[in-house]
Amino acid sequence: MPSLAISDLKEKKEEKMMKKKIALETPESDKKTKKIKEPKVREEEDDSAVKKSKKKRKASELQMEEEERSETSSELVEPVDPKEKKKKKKKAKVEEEGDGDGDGDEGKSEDPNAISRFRISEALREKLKSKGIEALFPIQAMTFDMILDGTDLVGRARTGQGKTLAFVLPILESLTNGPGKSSRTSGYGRAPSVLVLLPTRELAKQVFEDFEVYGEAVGLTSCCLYGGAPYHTQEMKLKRGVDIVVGTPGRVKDHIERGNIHLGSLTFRVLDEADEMLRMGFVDDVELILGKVADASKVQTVLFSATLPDWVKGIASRFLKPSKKTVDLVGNEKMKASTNVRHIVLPCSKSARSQLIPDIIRCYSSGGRTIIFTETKDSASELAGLLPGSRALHGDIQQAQREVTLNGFRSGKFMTLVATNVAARGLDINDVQLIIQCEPPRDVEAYIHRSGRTGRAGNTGVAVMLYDPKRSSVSKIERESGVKFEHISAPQPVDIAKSAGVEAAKIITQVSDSVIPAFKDVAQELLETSGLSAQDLLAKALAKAAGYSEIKSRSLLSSMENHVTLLLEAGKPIYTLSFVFGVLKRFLPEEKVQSVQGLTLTADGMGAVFDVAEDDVEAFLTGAENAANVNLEVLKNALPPLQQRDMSRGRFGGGRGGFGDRNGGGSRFSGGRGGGRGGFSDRRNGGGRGHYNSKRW
Ligand SMILES: Nc1ncnc2c1ncn2[C@@H]1O[C@H](COP(=O)(O)OP(=O)(O)OP(=O)(O)O)[C@@H](O)[C@H]1O
Repeated sequence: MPSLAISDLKEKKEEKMMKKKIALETPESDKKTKKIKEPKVREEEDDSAVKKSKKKRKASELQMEEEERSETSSELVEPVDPKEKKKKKKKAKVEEEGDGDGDGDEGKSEDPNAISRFRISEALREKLKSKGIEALFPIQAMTFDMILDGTDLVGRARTGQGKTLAFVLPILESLTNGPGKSSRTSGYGRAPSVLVLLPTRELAKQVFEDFEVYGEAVGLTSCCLYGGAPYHTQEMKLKRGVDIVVGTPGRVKDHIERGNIHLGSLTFRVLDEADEMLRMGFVDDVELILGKVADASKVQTVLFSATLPDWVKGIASRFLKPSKKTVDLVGNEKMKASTNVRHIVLPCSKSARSQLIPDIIRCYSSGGRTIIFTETKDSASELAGLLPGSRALHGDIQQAQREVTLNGFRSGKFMTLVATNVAARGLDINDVQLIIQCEPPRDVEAYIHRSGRTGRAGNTGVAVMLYDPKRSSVSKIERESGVKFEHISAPQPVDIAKSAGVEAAKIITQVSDSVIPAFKDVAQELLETSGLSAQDLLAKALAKAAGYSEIKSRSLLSSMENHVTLLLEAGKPIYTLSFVFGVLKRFLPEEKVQSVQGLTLTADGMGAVFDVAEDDVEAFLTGAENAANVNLEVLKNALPPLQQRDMSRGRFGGGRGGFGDRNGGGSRFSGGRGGGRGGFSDRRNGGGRGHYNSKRW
């Protein structure tokens, strides 16, 4: 039973291990530099040493790259006021002994990332503590001083590692106690000091809420500008004056053009999920907005994401200063996706999805929330219609409804959200235990972000990706994300029914004895007339209580109900699917051969698996008995390892003989979808990335 594999015990163990891991991800040397703030000039001088020691560190550790030293970078190094320097040293000493706030933690701040060790003001600390945050996560700890001290920065950490607070905290601190304070305007109608751009409305709202909560603690106001919501309220807020504007590029641009917002006194620009903004076709808007600052050299720009495709580096070099730094907690590490997530793949044909998904949820959601990702808006709506208790979220749904849906999901009114990529990025929803991807996404970034909606902030989660062995492949995603997928077969209805029976038994024992007199006579009559034993009768009653009237079998290969998976061996290596069809034709009529579904070769090249209708199994097995050198068997428990069709290479990964279709033709997939994917970088750099497709979101 798959659910056994994700027992509570394991989860707790993993959680503990993760906490350790997070602590370990901060290298000792960096922990020290975070504890006591070194004078800035020193920090600059030390960069070469940082570079040298970096080589020795594992790839997961800090990669701080001082990129292309230039005059601008040396200008950035502010002269250090000796008095300031003394104050800081003194402060660091006090902090080592305790934070001195009299709350009893003096001498106890052992965590090198404890918030007391950073230049975070009392009001913010209190707010963080009220949210249960006592220490910074590694990405926050590593970037805090850099951002606070005015450095342009590219930050990358895996999903759910706290990138939002990594920029929210130092920006708020800079504006209230740091270098940003002097240039901040105040009073009615003030122009914003901070502009944060994000790709989706939901994400903009979420980041805005963080700015609002923490900004309020230090007396800074924010507003959120996103499409689909009335202009008027947004205009009013802008008119009154705000310190921080968070928004999506389209709506921010509209406000600029309407003269509602002036970016002349901007101190900070933040591009969150920049690659997605550009992929969605916002490049012109983003450029126009970023170009509105009066003097780009006076604005600090930071860019954060869990994925930084090569071409984003081009964006960074255009919008960030040459002296920018990069903090990359993923770097060249093979594993790019969340390490807190169990990554599973499961073969399933499109038609079997709606039957299979409820069982996957039963087995893997641990009673928490589930997000299901589809490739298109239509399939999101369709699937949500088929799954009881679920709602759809995609770009065709009115903004007001999108908000109602997301709020309902967040508050637990319903536990399953069926979404397009509109929900793939950044969304931070409590207790999402399970992600189901209905098919492999087109690019690895989407896989990383979607699966990253679970396993956040040190928690664990499960990501199940369905794939149709005939149409899609998981090997490209596996190769590029560094994930080693766990291959499983569909949870078998009988296993699911067994666990449902245990639940039903518990419920029955809780039923009051007061019901017995009313039902006793009928029970007695049933026992006497049904011809079944008391145990069998009770089993049926339990089944009914658990919602079962019958249990259908399900194939291992495509997860289709009332289908069975067969394994065929021919006593010699099998190179092509057409060979298998040839063998089947030797002992079966044409229409039976044509009814075979999902034919796939085994990884060892010695067999082939396929699905047939339960009613046809007998005909197949009997036919095979009379055929020379053919062994045919029903697979009951698990699939053997299968050859993957590699989309990026346009043929089966096994690579011997390609994919001959059942009509004897050559590979109908050859050339596949592995070629260039037009999009932003096509236009810019001639590269090939996926471009925003209005049907898909
Ligand atoms: N220092 C911290 N201690 C405890 N929880 C934290 C800390 N920092 C952030 N969190 C929580 O961790 C969760 C994930 O944070 P966040 O959404 O910023 O992740 P992310 O790295 O931006 O993820 P993604 O790449 O998916 O956007 C949030 O619920 C946030 O409140």
